[in-house]
Amino acid sequence: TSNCWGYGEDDGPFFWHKGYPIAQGNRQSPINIVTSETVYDSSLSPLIVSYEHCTSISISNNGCSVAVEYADTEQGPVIEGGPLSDAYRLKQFHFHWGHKDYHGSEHTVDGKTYASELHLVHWNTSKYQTFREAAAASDGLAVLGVFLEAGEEHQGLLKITDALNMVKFKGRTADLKEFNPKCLLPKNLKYWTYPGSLTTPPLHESVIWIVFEEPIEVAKKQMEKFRMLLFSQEEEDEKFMENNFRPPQPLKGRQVCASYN
Ligand SMILES: NS(=O)(=O)c1c(F)c(F)c(-n2cc(CC3CCCCC3)nn2)c(F)c1F
Ligand SMILES: [Zn+2]
Repeated sequence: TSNCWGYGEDDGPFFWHKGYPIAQGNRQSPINIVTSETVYDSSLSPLIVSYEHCTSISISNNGCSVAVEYADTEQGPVIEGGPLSDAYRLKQFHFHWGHKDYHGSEHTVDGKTYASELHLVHWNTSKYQTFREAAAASDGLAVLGVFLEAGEEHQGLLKITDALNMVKFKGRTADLKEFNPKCLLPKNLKYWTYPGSLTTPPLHESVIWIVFEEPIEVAKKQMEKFRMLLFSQEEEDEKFMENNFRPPQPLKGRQVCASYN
């Protein structure tokens, strides 16, 4: 399906509200995290990341990002604890990035932008039967956000960045088996959490966001590989996939909690 939305000057984030009025809702994402206004919540238990059985299936270019999909099985990778009352199963992870390394993340921290942001999308399998059902429920999804900054080469990410040339065009999918994304999490799992939304249409306000404070480092040449992906299909005029990020949205009175003091 050719989305009628994108990241261009005539179909980008400032136009999305026309097709998706929720874009102007009260719990939209991403946000700028003002660290001085975050509240330490001692009731936040540690996040439990159980990614042992990781049956990744494929990597695909869906025309707005590149995503790695996971099998929807009972013993799949799950997260629980932290701000979560239920277990949430990993469905896919994907990235957002810029034209250059100075910008590209969706969340910002005291106005600081990062080169990229990894999103690991999970859905509440305790309460809902399908991802689609969960994606429309206020506690249906939990997304882990990891900032990427230019620095040392990231060994774990190599398997992903080396596969990007197989999914250059929109609509392309390639096998990618047994990829365990635990290696993409920062060492320090200190996080901020707040109630928000999908950052792409349909912008459902169904996401409990968990954003890690510590960025991971990836090499400049790894970042450049993301920028050779295309928004466009083969035979269409080439449009490089970059700046596929939504800018920060109004906080509308929400509180951002910190897992640490
Ligand atoms: N940036 S984000 O907020 O982490 C993020 C997400 F969390 C998502 F879940 C999706 N998402 C969109 C759909 C189509 C579904 C089609 C059926 C109705 C629900 C959406 N599948 N996953 C998504 F694209 C995205 F960008
Ligand atoms: Zn995302």
